[in-house]
Amino acid sequence: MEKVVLVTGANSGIGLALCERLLTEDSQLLLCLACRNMKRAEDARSALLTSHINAHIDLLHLDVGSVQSVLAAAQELKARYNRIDFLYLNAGIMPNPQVDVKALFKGLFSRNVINMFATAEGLLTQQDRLNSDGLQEVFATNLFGHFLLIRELEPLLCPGGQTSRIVWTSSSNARRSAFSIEDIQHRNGMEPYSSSKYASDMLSLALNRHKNSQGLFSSVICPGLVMTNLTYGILPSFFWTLIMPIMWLIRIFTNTFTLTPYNGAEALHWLFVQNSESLDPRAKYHSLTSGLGKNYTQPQQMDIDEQMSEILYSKLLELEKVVRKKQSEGNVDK
Ligand SMILES: NC(=O)C1=CN([C@@H]2O[C@H](COP(=O)(O)OP(=O)(O)OC[C@H]3O[C@@H](n4cnc5c(N)ncnc54)[C@H](OP(=O)(O)O)[C@@H]3O)[C@@H](O)[C@H]2O)C=CC1
Ligand SMILES: CC(C)=CCC[C@@H](C)[C@H]1CC[C@H]2C3=C(CC[C@]12C)[C@@]1(C)CCC(=O)C[C@@H]1CC3
Repeated sequence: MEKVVLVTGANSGIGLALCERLLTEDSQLLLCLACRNMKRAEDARSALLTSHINAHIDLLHLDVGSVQSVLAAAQELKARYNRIDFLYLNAGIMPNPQVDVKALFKGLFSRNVINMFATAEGLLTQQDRLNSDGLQEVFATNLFGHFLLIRELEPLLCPGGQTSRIVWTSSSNARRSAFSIEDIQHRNGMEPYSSSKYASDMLSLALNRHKNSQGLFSSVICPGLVMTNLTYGILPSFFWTLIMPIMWLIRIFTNTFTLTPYNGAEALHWLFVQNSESLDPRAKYHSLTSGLGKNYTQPQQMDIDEQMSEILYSKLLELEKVVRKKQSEGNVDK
């Protein structure tokens, strides 16, 4: 039986590279590209079809940052498919990033330099805003929209005793100190990206606790530092051109500079070929590239508090009730 695979944010970067790699791995795949921009989705589909002429590639309009769009997309998916084997939750944003140049130069001459380049700890802040649902945009896009999608798709995930898999594209920038359980949307802070990624790590753990018995398994990956639209948005383009040779040089000393979307998608691809029984719910699977350019995947234990992940799960269920109520009231008003 062909596998049904859905990838969010599939039209560029790591998501698109993953699609390419999955089609190379399994030509019988039924691949659904879930994107917010249908023109970009069409372009991605055409690009994939040039190297995989007979591939079965569907498109789906999905803006994960909009409650209404997630609900509509889930309805469409339930009409199209009777199960989903792999749900890759990859779409993500980092709006208005700011690099702390002083911290960068200080870090360059400290013993923390490798960790700084691997995680961007202490280097990056972002400016977030409210979206039209009244939610913080980074939280809504990177976490909550995906949570709502999982909730809506429950009937398609592991129906009839089969197993299904969820894979989150998290980050090495996910940090416990950036997250507050009192402020899960990160309304008061300058690290919404780091907070949302830490929250996705915790949510994955909670999902495993609640859903493994029903055959649903969740994992998180870190793609390393990859040059994509997201990273190009962090610094002016002339700066990237200037430091690119340095980036390739750093890659010799740290395996986390995967740099290309193909390399960054390593752990996403690796998980596709693993059995669900072999997965560790507390591990983050890292895409790594050696100095000689060899790709491999390595699990690392996540710094997660079980109790806090459980509270986050309850808070997300509460918020789901609130947004659903708002949505149905909105529909009645119309
Ligand atoms: N690049 C890196 O170094 C790292 C990236 N990551 C994560 O990898 C994931 C992929 O990012 P990357 O490939 O780097 O960057 P890209 O910007 O190339 O890809 C992000 C994808 O997400 C889509 N997207 C953004 N917002 C929405 C939305 N509201 N609804 C639907 N799709 C949306 C984008 O669509 P559109 O084209 O329309 O904007 C795009 O397809 C992200 O989750 C990111 O946080 C994690 C660690 C490191
Ligand atoms: C001198 C020189 C090479 C400067 C570049 C420094 C920074 C721009 C990068 C150092 C660590 C990078 C990093 C990311 C973005 C670019 C850096 C801050 C990410 C935050 C991108 C998105 C992620 O999810 C994790 C990355 C961690 C490392």
